[in-house]
Amino acid sequence: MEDILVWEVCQHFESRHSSACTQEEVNKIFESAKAAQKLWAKVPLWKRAEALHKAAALLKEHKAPMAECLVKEVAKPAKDAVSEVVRSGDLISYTAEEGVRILSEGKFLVSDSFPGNERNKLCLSSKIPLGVVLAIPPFNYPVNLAVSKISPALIAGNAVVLKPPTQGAVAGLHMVHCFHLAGFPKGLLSCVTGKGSEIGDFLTMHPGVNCISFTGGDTGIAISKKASMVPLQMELGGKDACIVLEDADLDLAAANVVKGGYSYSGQRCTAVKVVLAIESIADELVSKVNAKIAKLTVGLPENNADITAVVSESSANFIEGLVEDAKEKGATFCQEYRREGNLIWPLLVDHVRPGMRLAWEEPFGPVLPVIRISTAEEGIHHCNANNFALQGCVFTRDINKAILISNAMETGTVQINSAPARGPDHFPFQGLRDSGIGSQGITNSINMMTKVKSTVINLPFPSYTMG
Ligand SMILES: NC(=O)C1=CN([C@@H]2O[C@H](COP(=O)(O)OP(=O)(O)OC[C@H]3O[C@@H](n4cnc5c(N)ncnc54)[C@H](OP(=O)(O)O)[C@@H]3O)[C@@H](O)[C@H]2O)C=CC1
Ligand SMILES: O=C(O)[C@H](O)COP(=O)(O)O
Repeated sequence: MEDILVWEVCQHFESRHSSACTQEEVNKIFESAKAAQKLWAKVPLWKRAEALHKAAALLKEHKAPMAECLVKEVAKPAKDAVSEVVRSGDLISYTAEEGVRILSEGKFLVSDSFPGNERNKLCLSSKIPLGVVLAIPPFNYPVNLAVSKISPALIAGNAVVLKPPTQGAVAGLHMVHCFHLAGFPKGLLSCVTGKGSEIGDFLTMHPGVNCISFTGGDTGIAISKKASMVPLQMELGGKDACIVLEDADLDLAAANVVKGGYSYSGQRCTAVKVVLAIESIADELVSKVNAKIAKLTVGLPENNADITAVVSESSANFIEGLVEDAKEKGATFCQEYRREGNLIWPLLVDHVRPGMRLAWEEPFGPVLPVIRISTAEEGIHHCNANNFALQGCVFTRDINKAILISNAMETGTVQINSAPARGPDHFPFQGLRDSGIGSQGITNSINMMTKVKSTVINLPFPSYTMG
């Protein structure tokens, strides 16, 4: 099987002169997708689900080569790379089940519930596919954030054109091949490789696109301005705040700050990206967090190090810029700043103040600022003043206070007593303001990748046969 996967990837690249698809190739891909979608929409729902279950099983069965690519392409620690593939298989299976449930139901409406009408109109409404969905995932979850777009699109009867991230493209091609092996026709699910900066506009503005599902950075904002009138699902950056109150379980908070802030070296949109700690407990919290940071291993993804190299030199340079700015403006470094190439050692930066870039910007690396606050309101205000509004979290033993804070935090999700996270994958997942448009999560994605179609039966007489 590993050989078969490698063969598909080689085929993809050997059939063209460069690893990037040309505009002519993209045109052909959209033509094939359109034709394949018309046939796929007629395939019974249970058969679509059956094919998805097969793809899920194949993905899990062959997790090793895909995980190996994730390790090599995006420096994901080996065990997390395997988890990403297994989680993706689970996501596909759940989508198949959920799709059968929600797409097999429509609505039946009678006209005499609206004033002035007799019951002579019967409205049947159901969810139908959009057509061709353009799926663009980011480098940090090249498999999982691809299948979270591909599987809801397919169960709903759409075709998919996937533009994988350049770093992560080989893992993405392996994953797509599992769908082909499961019986999904090639034209129904295709892959366009090439740099987003070169082929991106051509793709997102292509007349063959009927929906765009994008996860990534500010590029998503630019896409939303250029795209034509098609549904958009955008999951963009975050600056997830962790508010720690005086009555919090500080061991629990510290464990979540470290897990939330430094997993995959902070390269998660849902990473804890700023700690807002009440002054009276801040010293104790910082010291507990530092004790845990000291235990993080730094090194190679193959060796399962906790902290691995960030994705690119430009990313490492950007992170360094934030660190230097904080240093110049008087923040306290809890560890010595250390960088070798793209490998940055985990760093907690205390006494960060609003004038520092680190207070507002997203490092997407293993550097975490702590801002000391006097009241919960100050923390909420800081959180709401940021253009990013993905998730946030609050640590307190007082559930009533936690709910009030959740109400006041203007983010897509607030976690009480745990770090932000997208999963479980059937939970709604959404960002407000510059963090996104629409909502993800399996059910929401299936619904988002459909449109409502109604047929109204007009009778010459009122009918009460249906209740
Ligand atoms: N909210 C969320 O769920 C997530 C948000 N993010 C955010 O993404 C950022 C880092 O991820 P990163 O992958 O670098 O994000 P980017 O926005 O740079 O890239 C995301 C995807 O878009 C593609 N792309 C780049 N330019 C264009 C374009 N003009 N048109 C169409 N597609 C394009 C990329 O391809 P290529 O690789 O070829 O450039 C990649 O596949 C961070 O800001 C992070 O917060 C990341 C993960 C999840
Ligand atoms: O892309 C991301 O960073 C994610 O959507 C976050 O997912 P996670 O919370 O499961 O890491």
